[in-house]
Amino acid sequence: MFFIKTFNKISNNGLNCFSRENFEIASEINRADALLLRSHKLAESDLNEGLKAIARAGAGVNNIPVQRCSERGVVVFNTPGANANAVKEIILAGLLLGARDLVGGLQFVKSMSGLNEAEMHTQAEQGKKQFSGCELHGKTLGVVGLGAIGAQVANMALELGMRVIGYDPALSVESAWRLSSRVEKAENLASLLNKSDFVTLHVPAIEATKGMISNDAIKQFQEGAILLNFARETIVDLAAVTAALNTGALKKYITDFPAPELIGRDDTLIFPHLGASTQEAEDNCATMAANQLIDFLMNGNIKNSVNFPSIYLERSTGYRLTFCNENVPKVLSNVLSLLADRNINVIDMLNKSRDQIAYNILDIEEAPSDELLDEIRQVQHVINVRLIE
Ligand SMILES: NC(=O)c1ccc[n+]([C@@H]2O[C@H](COP(=O)([O-])OP(=O)(O)OC[C@H]3O[C@@H](n4cnc5c(N)ncnc54)[C@H](O)[C@@H]3O)[C@@H](O)[C@H]2O)c1
Ligand SMILES: O=C(O)CC[C@@H](O)C(=O)O
Repeated sequence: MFFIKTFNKISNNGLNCFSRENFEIASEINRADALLLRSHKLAESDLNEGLKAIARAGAGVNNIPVQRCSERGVVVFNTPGANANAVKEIILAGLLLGARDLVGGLQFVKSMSGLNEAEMHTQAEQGKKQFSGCELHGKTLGVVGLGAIGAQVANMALELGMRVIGYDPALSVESAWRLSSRVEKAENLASLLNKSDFVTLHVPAIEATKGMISNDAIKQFQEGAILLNFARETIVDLAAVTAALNTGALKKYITDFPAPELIGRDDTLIFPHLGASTQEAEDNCATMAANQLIDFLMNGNIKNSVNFPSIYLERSTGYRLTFCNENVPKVLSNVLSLLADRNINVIDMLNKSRDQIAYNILDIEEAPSDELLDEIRQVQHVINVRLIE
């Protein structure tokens, strides 16, 4: 039986992937084999003894102490692309709300309560000039980060008749395949910023993107540009953005991340982290996260981890040994020698590494004793060992 501890509300579509025969799932579990969460900020103290994996039903993993997990051999999964369509659609809303004062117009009509139809008509026709805007067609959108979400946003904007410029110095081959060839490539952030009427951010919250929209970056924007940030709060220096809004250097800031200094301004539109809050995205993320956890816990296979290599080996015996180790020479050969000393035959095996971590799957012909498992745990540089039967 595996114990899965959940944080946040996880879609039933995902929870129902776990068979009750093999898994117990609850929000209150003391010694979890795996954690399943959305945006809950994990503390190091949440990484209990015996924890094997964490699945983030979503893209961003800045709420998980990934480095600490790697040191302890805990596999961290996310669900790339599973909520990209939801975010693409909220960006469409953000672009439209940026181009036209639809919110102001709605509030204006709300204030008409008590008027009769004729009065409303007169007020509407006289007042509407305050809320006129521009069209997206023909404007330039700069997309910073062209991964699962950025690529969909870029392609959508082309369909709206926008010119699209993208910047992503680490674009993956899969993302490049998804991206329309009509998206223009910026060589650096500044050259994207100084050509764009709208700029939308789709980069992860990592050290390299912290404060990416800084005072210096703001100087590169076109006068009166509109900035959308549905990626993460840390990517934008809020002092720089509010100063730019005050001078009109930026016209509007539209974001998914509330902050005290943004509240009460007419030039900000702030959502409560709603980008991935659609039934479809919640179902997709939870199902993908659950299936990744199940295959890892039941078979040791790894797909869509942010700290471990991808690895898949068809089961060929009833005894599967998996272990992870620091990525240095001789660890695998030392473990194989221990198995050979006990005359245990290896039928199939796979070894993969990523950065500082190596991970191994060995299908063996017979059950190893507890003593042997302990000896393997003692091999220098081995981090953790599992026997999957
Ligand atoms: N508001 C929400 O609800 C919501 C929902 C999903 C994702 N997100 C955020 O959006 C981020 C992106 O999601 P995704 O699914 O597209 O991730 P992704 O990993 O598919 O794409 C991120 C892209 O950013 C690029 N990148 C990294 N550093 C960069 C830099 N310095 N400059 C330019 N590009 C850079 C990467 O090369 C990659 O192509 C997530 O990490 C998360 O923080 C927010
Ligand atoms: O779970 C959510 O609602 C938000 C998820 C989103 O921020 C992500 O990074 O995928």
